[in-house]
Amino acid sequence: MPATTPDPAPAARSRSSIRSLLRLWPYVRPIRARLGASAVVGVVASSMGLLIPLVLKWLVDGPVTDQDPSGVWLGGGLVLLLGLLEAGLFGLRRWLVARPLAGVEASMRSDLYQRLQRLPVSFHDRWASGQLLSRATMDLQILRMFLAFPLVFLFVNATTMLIGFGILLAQSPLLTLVLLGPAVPLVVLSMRFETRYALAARRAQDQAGDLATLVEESVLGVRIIKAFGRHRTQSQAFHQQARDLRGTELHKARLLSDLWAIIMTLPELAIGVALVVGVLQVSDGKLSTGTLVAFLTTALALRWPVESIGFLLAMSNEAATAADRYFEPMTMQGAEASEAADGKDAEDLTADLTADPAAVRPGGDGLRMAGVGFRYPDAPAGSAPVLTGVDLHIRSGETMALVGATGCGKTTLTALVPRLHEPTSGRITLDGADTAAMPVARLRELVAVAFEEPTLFSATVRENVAMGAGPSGADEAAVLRALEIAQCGFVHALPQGLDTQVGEQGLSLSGGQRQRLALARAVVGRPQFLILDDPLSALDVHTEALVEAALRDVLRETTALVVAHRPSTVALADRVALLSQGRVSAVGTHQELLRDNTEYRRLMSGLDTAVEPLERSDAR
Ligand SMILES: Nc1ncnc2c1ncn2[C@@H]1O[C@H](COP(=O)(O)OP(=O)(O)OP(=O)(O)O)[C@@H](O)[C@H]1O
Repeated sequence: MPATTPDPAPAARSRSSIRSLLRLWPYVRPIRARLGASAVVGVVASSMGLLIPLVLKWLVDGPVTDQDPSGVWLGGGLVLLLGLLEAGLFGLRRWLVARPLAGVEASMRSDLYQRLQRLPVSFHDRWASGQLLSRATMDLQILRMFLAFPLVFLFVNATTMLIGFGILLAQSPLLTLVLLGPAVPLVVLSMRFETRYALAARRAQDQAGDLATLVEESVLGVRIIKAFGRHRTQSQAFHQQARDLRGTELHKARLLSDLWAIIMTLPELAIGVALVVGVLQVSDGKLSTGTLVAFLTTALALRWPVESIGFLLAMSNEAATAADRYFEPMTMQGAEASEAADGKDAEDLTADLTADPAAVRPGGDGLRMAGVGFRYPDAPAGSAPVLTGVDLHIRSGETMALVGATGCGKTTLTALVPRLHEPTSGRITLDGADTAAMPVARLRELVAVAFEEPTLFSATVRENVAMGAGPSGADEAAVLRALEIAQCGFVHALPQGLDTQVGEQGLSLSGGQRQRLALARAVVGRPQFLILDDPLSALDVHTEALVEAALRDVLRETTALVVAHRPSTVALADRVALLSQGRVSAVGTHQELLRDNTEYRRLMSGLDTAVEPLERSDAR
């Protein structure tokens, strides 16, 4: 299970909000015309609102003072028309951006999904799945909201304020100065708020990701939790994390409410002072009543653009954090991203096959490892590498069993062949072609894998098995043959046979049944190279013997590396390699090693007696 949350602090502080948001440009570019149009429409709409005070001024100083009813009706009609225009234009603005923004969100989500598929296993080992889930859902929603509102409204409101203050200045420079009084403290305050809110926003989004991970683990591991009576501890952990998140959200709310209170109070005070000064000026005859009415109505109309700055800044900050979080997995640098860099879509495969200079030569050299070393990127500093200089040659068509003490690196070694992990040193070649030089899609077509812990997807039995045949797919005959080899006769008795849904959302299968389906998936494409990581561990003796008998035919056609824990699996192999202290310490037939190698003899006898009784448990 993926474990850790990446440390947010460096990313949060190393980038300004604007720089973070500018990273969205490639996605915004295609809809820039629409966004621009919506901003222009927004400015026109809010300008309509600013025209209303001017009509009021004309109304008060003209028809009202002159007691002209038709003029009053005309003025009222004009105000109504301007109001309707303003509302209609704001509606048009929404319409202009709603669909394109949904498209931006969809394409960002799709890019993230593609990226996650291509990032190597070492990345997924280190990243908690809830963190990735929250980036693909919550963060993308925040970004869409930002593009829909703050991005446009920061511009619209700033422009409205400029126009509005221009109008105010034209009415009365003195009163405008009074109104502008709080501007400087407001700007200073907003800047301080930005820094503190950015940190809180990042913390909240990371905590939400951790919470998602905990919920996911609790759901997936519900059996273990129940079996060990851990529900109380688990729910305590949940409540603790939920409390932390709540605390951070409250902290955010407090920051926002402080800012909001000041943003609301200072302009209100300024308007109050302007009112007093204005009334004094009117009584002195220095200002007309209509001008004062217009001034105050314009100032009130500008309240919303000014007040909204608080939450628009808050939303922009959250969006900057969401952008950082989104681009973290998207721009992973270094070895971690190597698979993504040379990985190709399944659709590109045909092109790869013809273009690839390192194509495998049939009847060639088999699988060769030379000086292969590997160290997990997250291994503790100073610890020994898992593998150091593995030399192994599996001849073409040969089956090699890989045996070694538990934790010696067998699974790790098998994962290097399809490049689920990249070797840190040495070379692996398939029929003479270096796997490091091969496009990943090509490599994965040549090499099929079945792991000890079989994963089935929420799909039908047929789809789960056919998945192993790569992009070319598998016909019905191939699927049936694979099911037969893996002794999956039980699928025909399922409610809808091969069309029965299995996996997380489907019918529950026993461990042994799932393992056999995973084996069928590995052999369905008749791969040139087959990697089996203890694929029969969950089978009962009888079924294991049947699978082995059928598997022998498959193994004759392919070059195979089979991780084996017990003699019955070793018996499938032509030769056995013993992995010990990070390297292959002996290679030979089962008999030869039994005779000549003490460690092998000990392993085989130990496993035979200690492990076998536990493993004979095909549940259903
Ligand atoms: N993602 C990882 N990050 C760091 N270390 C790891 C990781 N996965 C495995 N290891 C370590 O690498 C070593 C080899 O593990 P590996 O699973 O390859 O052993 P194994 O021989 O297959 O064991 P077993 O026979 O029990 O299946 C172990 O010490 C393990 O703790």
